[in-house]
Amino acid sequence: MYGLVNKAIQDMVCSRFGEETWKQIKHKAEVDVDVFLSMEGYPDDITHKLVKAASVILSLSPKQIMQAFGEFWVQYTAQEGYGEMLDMSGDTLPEFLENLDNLHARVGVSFPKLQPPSFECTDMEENSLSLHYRSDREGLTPMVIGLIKGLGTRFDTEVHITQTQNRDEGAEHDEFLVIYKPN
Ligand SMILES: O=C(O)CCCCN(CCc1ccccc1OCc1ccc(-c2ccc(Oc3ccccc3)cc2)cc1)Cc1ccc(C(=O)O)cc1
Repeated sequence: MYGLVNKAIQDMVCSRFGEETWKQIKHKAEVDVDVFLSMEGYPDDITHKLVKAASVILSLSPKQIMQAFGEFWVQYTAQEGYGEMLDMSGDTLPEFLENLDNLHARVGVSFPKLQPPSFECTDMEENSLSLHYRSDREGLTPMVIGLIKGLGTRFDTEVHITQTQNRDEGAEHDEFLVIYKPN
């Protein structure tokens, strides 16, 4: 994962719980990276260890941490210089989700170490769609649920997410029924 992801985790923890808590989490995770460089590639394991340690220190489940991080990521990337890129990717939640693979392709042109997941929308109705999430990475499904919630906030749209297929239960990929209602 690019360092931007670990930097975002650090920012979320520091802004909500303070520097001291972040230091405890890094210590517990045995991650002795002083400063995460946004454009540096880091082993995914560092991200997983930070989430696991944050879960212990904050007494929240890893699922809760990852969901909160998914929500945080949308606003974080918008304020960390990717706002225009997000704006170009759609004016509504369904439009953005349909353009997500293009967004990743654009980022990947400049940053070849990117290993983006793939998102596909099917069964698009007035207020609902099925979102298919495919990734080489394991265990980030709760983050995707948080990302969709974060998009609901970004587009001032009420969103309800139900997971309809689960890779951990043998499905080929995760699938979600996303019901949305612009406010
Ligand atoms: O891998 C998985 O199975 C799940 C990962 C979900 C994380 N993605 C979230 C995608 C997303 C979903 C909903 C709404 C917004 C989303 O992201 C928008 C986005 C996507 C990528 C970036 C990005 C930009 C630069 C990056 O790397 C840098 C950073 C600074 C300088 C140089 C390169 C890395 C990611 C920024 C915003 C973004 C992403 C972040 C990092 C990577 C990667 O390092 O491979 C791949 C994808």
